Amino acid sequence: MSVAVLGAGAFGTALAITIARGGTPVTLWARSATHAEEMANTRQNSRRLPGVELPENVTVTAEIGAMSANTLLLAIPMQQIAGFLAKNGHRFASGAIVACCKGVDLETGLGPTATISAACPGAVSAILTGPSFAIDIARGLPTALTLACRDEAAARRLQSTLSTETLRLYRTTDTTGAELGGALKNVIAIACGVTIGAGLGESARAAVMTRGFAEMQRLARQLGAQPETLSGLSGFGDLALTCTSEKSRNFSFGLALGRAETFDAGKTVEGAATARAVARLARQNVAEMPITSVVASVLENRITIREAVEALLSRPLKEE
Ligand SMILES: NC(=O)c1ccc[n+]([C@@H]2O[C@H](COP(=O)([O-])OP(=O)(O)OC[C@H]3O[C@@H](n4cnc5c(N)ncnc54)[C@H](O)[C@@H]3O)[C@@H](O)[C@H]2O)c1
Ligand SMILES: O=P(O)(O)OC[C@H](O)CO
Repeated sequence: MSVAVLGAGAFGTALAITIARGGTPVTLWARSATHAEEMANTRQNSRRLPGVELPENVTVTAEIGAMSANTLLLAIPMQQIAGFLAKNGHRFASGAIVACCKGVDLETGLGPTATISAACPGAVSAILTGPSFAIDIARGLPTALTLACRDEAAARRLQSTLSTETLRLYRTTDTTGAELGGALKNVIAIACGVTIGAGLGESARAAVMTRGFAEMQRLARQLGAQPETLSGLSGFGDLALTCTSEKSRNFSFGLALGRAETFDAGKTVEGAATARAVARLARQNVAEMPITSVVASVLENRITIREAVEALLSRPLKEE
């Protein structure tokens, strides 16, 4: 079994480290030759995971042509996947490609596995998602994630290849549910960050999380997901983690927005593009998504945070 990770950001590096610690050799690809050389020399990714050593059986490269493995983990941000695969997808025509990202493509409205399948129709596409901070995985702290793949046999194989002593994978064939849970929770986490940042209180945050979960389930059901997937690690589990921790970039981004502070534009905040992609679906009457819609409107500077709160509080009273 060979594993390769495309993308030497925080998550890709953490996955490479934990899988390699389990004894499987891993090739880790970085798009920058300087970054790859730096990691190979210092045996750590000081840009994203400082202080965590790369095991000996992790080989770092910037040569995309050197990336051949029967299991490829694609750990680059959602909005970059279609472009990356349009350029490089021909190299990965067969085998399994596991998306390690969370979001909805702003241009196509597709999720990670459909984006992979569109570019690499001969490959098996899967997604690895759920509650985990890269640093926790890299430190070997216990973590549980969802591995979703429509092909049951491939799901079992990937589950066993990618599970480690500290990273426990649960499998499902419901890719729609798994990827919608991961994508939508980021938007709700931004809303929760705004809530705390703007001083609206922890009770309000609990309301946003709960009603946010209701709209996540509503859209997922409408798009054919299984309800139990949304209640699992990739949905409720990741929502709970991301909405309550300042280690989350989506939550911290919302926090900064609520406090009218600036936020480091170099950080990956998947929920910002996802909010806009999903708000479009909501406008097409796919499902009622009030929190996601106001997050998108705030991010597009169409309404203020005060107006967003007023819009949510003035909605007609209804049954829970
Ligand atoms: N960091 C975490 O704790 C964590 C946990 C679970 C899931 N994720 C998910 O993993 C995905 C990646 O996040 P991350 O934390 O690793 O982000 P990151 O910002 O740390 O790394 C992103 C990596 O992608 C590379 N990249 C960006 N654009 C690229 C392109 N066009 N072509 C090739 N490479 C490109 C960057 O060079 C960088 O190495 C996100 O979807 C995120 O939601 C992250
Ligand atoms: O830092 P965030 O907000 O991208 O969250 C990281 C993971 O998605 C949490 O599961």
